[in-house]
Amino acid sequence: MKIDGTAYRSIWAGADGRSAGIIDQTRLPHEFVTLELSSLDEAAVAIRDMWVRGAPLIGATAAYGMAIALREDASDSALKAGYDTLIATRPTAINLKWALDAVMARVAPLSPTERAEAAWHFAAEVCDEDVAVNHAIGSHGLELIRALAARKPAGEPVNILTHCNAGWLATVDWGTATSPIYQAHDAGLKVHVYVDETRPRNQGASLTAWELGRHGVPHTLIVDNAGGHLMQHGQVDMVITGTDRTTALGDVCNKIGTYLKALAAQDNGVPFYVALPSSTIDWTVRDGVREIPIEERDGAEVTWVHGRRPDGVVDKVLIAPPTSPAANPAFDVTPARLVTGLITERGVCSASQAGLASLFPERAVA
Ligand SMILES: CSC[C@@H](O)[C@@H](O)C(=O)COP(=O)(O)O
Repeated sequence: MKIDGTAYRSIWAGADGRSAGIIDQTRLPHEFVTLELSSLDEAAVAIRDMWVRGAPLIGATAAYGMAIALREDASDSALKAGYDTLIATRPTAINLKWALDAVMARVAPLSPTERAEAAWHFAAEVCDEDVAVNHAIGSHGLELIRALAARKPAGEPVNILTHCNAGWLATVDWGTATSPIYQAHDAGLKVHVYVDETRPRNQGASLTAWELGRHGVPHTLIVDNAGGHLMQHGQVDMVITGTDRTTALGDVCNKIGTYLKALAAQDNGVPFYVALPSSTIDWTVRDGVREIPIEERDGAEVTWVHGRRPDGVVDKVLIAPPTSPAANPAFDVTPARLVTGLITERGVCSASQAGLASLFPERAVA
């Protein structure tokens, strides 16, 4: 997507053929800073410390991390070490494992002299495919928005609520939840987005609001607790979120707080859609609540808040008694029964084993 007229992806190959460029997402929305990843350790830190984040982008960064590592050493032991280092960075988004397994499948059978070049090209393929897949998700989701727009009084926007950042910054481009929104906006449909701030790291406030604003999409930032109230008063026509891992039976794991939005949506008859590339489906998991590992992050993310002071300095402040402990589960699981539909690159299906099997018969579980 464009930033001040310049087209960007969230990750790109370095001109030297042995590094990758990223946007440091910890600095947004206050500063736009790009960084170069030129070692395995830098790629691992970028994922772990959330310079890059969002399930598809985590996968793409891991693919580049492997390619960068293999430029240094393409032996069997280096291949394993690269995999082990990157897989340990974040536990919940399955795209990380998906990308690492795909790199392994592509390069492990090759001789060490061929591996680095093959991994480099493969990382670029992963990125290009992500862009194409997200564009396809947007085309299918656009039709859902178009149908809602047809039922709105003339001149009124379709109001869409989203949680966290499943935007282009969370993928290589377009985003998952935002792709239908960008495509609807670009097609001239009136859309308006309610953006959950998404405590504790505020990905909605700092990333989603920023990227929607840069693209000119009308939006309003709300506190996480406002969604239910807005739904009760008919101010939300649909919810679209992303996901970090979707089970073979359609349970959806996403940023903490998504489950509460799904409950409120069901109570108010608001359609609740989840947009995802098929690389986010974990075909080995059936019961999301019991089986998906939920990342537990530092309590300091809850007790300290980052922001820009009136004097322009970006700073952090403590908002709780210094002695109060804080718990910080980063994701939750929305059971399939609360999900109206899954928007994938192959179309929209019900959040169920049968729904997923109808679109992905080659992967369907028995
Ligand atoms: C298209 S991204 C989908 C999810 O990865 C997104 O909604 C999300 O929860 C991101 O969490 P984060 O902790 O910022 O990596």
